[in-house]
This record gives sequence, C-alpha cells and structure tokens, in this order.
Amino acid sequence: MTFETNPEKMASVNGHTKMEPLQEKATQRYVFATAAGAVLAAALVLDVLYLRPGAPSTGQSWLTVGLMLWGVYTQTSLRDTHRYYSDMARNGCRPIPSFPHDPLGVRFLLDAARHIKAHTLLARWSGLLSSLGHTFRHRTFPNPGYTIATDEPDNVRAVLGTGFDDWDIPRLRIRAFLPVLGRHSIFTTNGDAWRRARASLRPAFVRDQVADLHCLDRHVARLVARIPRDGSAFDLQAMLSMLTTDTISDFMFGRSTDILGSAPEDGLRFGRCFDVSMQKIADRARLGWLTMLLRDRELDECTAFMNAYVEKYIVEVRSEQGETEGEDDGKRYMFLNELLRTGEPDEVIRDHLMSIFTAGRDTTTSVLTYLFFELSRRPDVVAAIQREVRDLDLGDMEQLPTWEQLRNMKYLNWAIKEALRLNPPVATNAREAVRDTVLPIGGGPDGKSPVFVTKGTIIRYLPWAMHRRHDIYGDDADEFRPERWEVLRPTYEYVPFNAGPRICVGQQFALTQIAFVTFRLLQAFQTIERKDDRPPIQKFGINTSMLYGCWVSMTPA
Ligand code: HEM
Repeated sequence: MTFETNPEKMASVNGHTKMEPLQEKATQRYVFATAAGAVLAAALVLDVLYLRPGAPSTGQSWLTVGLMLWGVYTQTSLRDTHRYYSDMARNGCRPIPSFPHDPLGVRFLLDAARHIKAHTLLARWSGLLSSLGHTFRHRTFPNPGYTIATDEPDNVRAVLGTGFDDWDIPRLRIRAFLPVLGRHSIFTTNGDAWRRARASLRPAFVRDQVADLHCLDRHVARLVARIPRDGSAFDLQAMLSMLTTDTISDFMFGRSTDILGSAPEDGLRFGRCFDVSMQKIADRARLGWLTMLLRDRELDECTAFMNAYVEKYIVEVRSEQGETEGEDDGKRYMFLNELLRTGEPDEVIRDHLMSIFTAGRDTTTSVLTYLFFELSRRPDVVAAIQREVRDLDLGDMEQLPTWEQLRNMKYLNWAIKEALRLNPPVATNAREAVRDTVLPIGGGPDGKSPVFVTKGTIIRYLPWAMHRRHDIYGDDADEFRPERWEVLRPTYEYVPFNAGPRICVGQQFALTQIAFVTFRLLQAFQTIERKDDRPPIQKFGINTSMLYGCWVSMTPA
C-alpha cells in the first residue's frame, strides 16, 4: 500500500475538509499542554533563580522531578495523538469508531474474558462490528498500542493482498507459537525467513500424491468400522480428530499414529500432547505479554515429547533414503521424503513437520465436524449428496472415486463451501503494521473513508463475522444453504483459507480429504441423526471446534 505524499492532493484534501473535531481537540490539547509546560518551566526557573535563590529544598526538588515526568508523559502522548490526527488528515483519512470509555483497554479485556468464559466471543465481536462499525479500534490491556478490528472485505484485501508488504504476522502471536512450532516454522517467520519456509514446503504439496486416496481410504475404513451400527449415540468430533491425526501423520511420515487402529501408546500420547499444546498456545496468544513471563511445565514436557517423536521419524526416513539412494523409488509418497530433499538441517525439518501438523489437523477436523453437525439436522442435504454418490455408480466400497469425480460432485462441494463459510476454522486472524499505512475503508461517520494506521498497530480481521454479514450474503446469511453457491463467486468476502501470498498451502489436500471422508461416510451410512439437546456452541481456540462435541447416531446403508 502506498502512502499519500502528493502535496496537491493533500492540500485539496485539507482545503476541502474542515479539521475533524477529534483532530481539532487533539491539536488544542497539544498546544495548550505545550504552552502550560513552558509557563510552568519558566515559573520554576524564575523561582529558583530570583524568588528563592540558593539550594532548592527537598520538596522543591521532588516537585521539579514530578512536574518534569508529568510534562514528558503528557507532552509525548498528546504529541503522538496530535501527529496521528495530522497524518490522518494529510492522507485523506478519517477517524474510526473506538470501543467506548476504555483508554487503557481494561474494559475490552474484561469483556473478552467474560465472553471467552461463556463461549460467546465470536458472536460478541461480530455484534461489536455491527453496532460500532465494520471497522473499529480498541486497546487490549496490557498490550501496547491499538488493535483495529474489521470485517470489511476491502480491508482484508488490502492486508492480505494489495498491501501485503505492510503487514507481518504479529510478534505476540510468534512468541506464543514459538515453544511448539520452533523458530523456522512458516507460522513464526516473516519476510525472507517465511519465503524460505514456504519455498521448502510448496513442492511437497503440488505432487499428485497429495490426493493419495488409497492412503486416506485405509484410515476412513477404520473410522467406518469404529462407528456403532446399532444406532447408539457417539461423538463424531472425537472420532474425526483421531482420523485426521492418523491421516496427517501418515501423509507426513509414511507411518500413521494409528489411533483409530491398533493405537500404539506413543501415537496416543502424541495426540494428547498435541491437544494440550494447541490449547495452551491459544491461551498464550490471547492473553498476550503476561503469559510470556510464566513458565509452563506441562507445555515444556509436551513439546519435548512431540519433538522427540518427530525427530525419531526424521532419523529413520533419512537413513532409509540413504539406503535406497539411486534407486527409482516406487515407494509411496511421503511428505518427509520431499522435505529431506531440500537439504535443510533436522531442526528446520522438525519445525516444518510440526507446523504442517498444526495447520492441517484441527482445521480439517473442524470443517468435517461442522459439516456433519449440519447434515445431522438436514436429511435433505444428506439425500442430495447421496444422489450424487449413487450417480457415480461405483458399486460398493471397494471402488474408489477419482480426484476428478470428487471435484465434480457439485452439491457435495457446495455443502463443503457452506460449512467453511459458517465455520471458518481460523475464525479470526491478525497482522501487525510494519510501517505507517492506510486501510481503504472504515473511517468517517459513514465508515466509507480510508483509515490511517500507525506502525505497530494490530489488525484483527474476522472471517467468521464477514462470512455472516447480511449485506453480503443476504438475510439468510446465518442459515446453512448449500444452494447459494450456485451463483456466489466471492473474492475477499470469503477467505476460509486466507488469500494473497500467504494463502493456505494445504487447501487442496484439505478439500480432497473432506470431500472423500464425506463421500465414504454417506456411502456407508443411510442416515445421520443428531443426539444432543444442548445448544450447538462453537468453541474458539486456535481453531473453532464444537464445545460439546458432535453427538449423533448413524444407520448403516
Ligand atoms: C479446512 C482446512 C484448512 C483451513 C480452513 C486452513 C486455513 C488456513 C488459513 C486461514 C491460513 C492462513 C494463516 C495465516 O496466515 O495467519 C492457512 C495457512 C496455512 N495452511 Fe491451512 N488450512 C487448512 C488445512 C491445511 C492443511 C491440511 C495443511 C497441510 C497439510 C495446511 C497448511 C497450511 C500452511 C503450511 C499454511 C501457512 C501458509 C503461509 O503462511 O505461507 N492447511 N491455512
């Protein structure tokens, strides 16, 4: 994003608009404080030199120090506010709404804490965006600076696409993720280090084998075998979580954690440690600087175990690669094999593997769970997908659909898009301004003017809220209606996988997996019925999940 420097344009902006009331107030306060400071300083000098000459008393000294500190503080903060409004006007920007009566961000923090406890944070933030304005700012105690919250597609485009270079992954988030993902991870790096990480990972995702349906099928068969066939209720979310742990470990190491199968102890422990770590880094990211000061022994232990688990596979696969050097491998595809070809040291490979696990497991579980939650109360959608399954005429469960056949199942793919719209697993995301910059929309009384953003400001964009905007998706935006995708062609209004240069690398892998699992389950089972009277609450951690799980019963086909 470019910063406005054209003096003519600036003059015309200033010439045509009266000074904003807030800008006027900030300038008046700054001028008044500067004048008051100068008068007080002169009075002090006069007092010491002429009225009461000699060594100053202890009281006088303390008063002088106190006045100086107060002067520096007020002068600096008023100067910053004055500059902010001046820069804003110079760039043709206008003020945005603020979370009210909260100069230090304490109210915002308490409000968020209350809604985290009640599992209503996403709805609360969505409500604030409707009532305060689609772009507003707030402080969050004790973090320094401002956060801008937005669900404006144009702002999302500016941050992720057109103004990409102005925005980094926030330092606070990096600090929260470091203990688990390491310093080489694609999620803890910006700039050249991120580019290197992405370049190492990308080739492993463009191979055909990403859609290794045979591998997936083995795990889905185990899932199908574990589902009760007598109509008793079970938590599908828990089972899907086991499935994605097994599939992604198989994809990465060529060896599965096999939690749905023989469930070896170290695989189970890896799964448990991973759950604990995700919850803890979500809390660390949310609570900010305070948690960084506290050591967390459980997190340390889990990280040490997971690192050792992953490193064991790196050593094994590296030595296998050495043994088969020069042979044309007819071996099954393995992500780790591809990574080792980059020649990066083991520590870097380990960080990449942990990142892929983090990126791929809970996101995929989240979408599948939400999709099946909707299916459990929408027999019409189940029937429509089953018609498509039958139309392929594959006969029994022995035959696999091809990747192209899955892609061409129109209704199935609409249902997946709709699940991603109402339940984007990365429900909110953030970036930090690396320089002063401008957002295209959100300022002024009508929220249509550009917004000035100072370096260090955090922007939190909310796909969850944006995907539910009635002015974008219509009055039925909160309803699960796959048919809407017949005509919808959104761009930055729909970003479940992010967009721009940092778009999700595993998008195809995830979509194939979700489509295939749904295909197989709806082939193997005739009906899905919801078996839970509790409200379906979306819990918000690093990724969304369902607070009480997804209790259903299924009838075999
Ligand atoms: C439905 C499932 C998924 C969703 C909704 C999803 C969503 C996202 C989102 C929103 C981001 C951007 C994060 C950010 O920049 O702050 C992202 C990045 C990423 N995702 Fe996914 N993801 C999914 C599945 C996967 C899978 C299965 C993998 C790998 C096997 C994966 C690998 C990655 C990687 C490596 C990045 C980092 C890209 C970068 O920073 O350059 N994702 N994903």
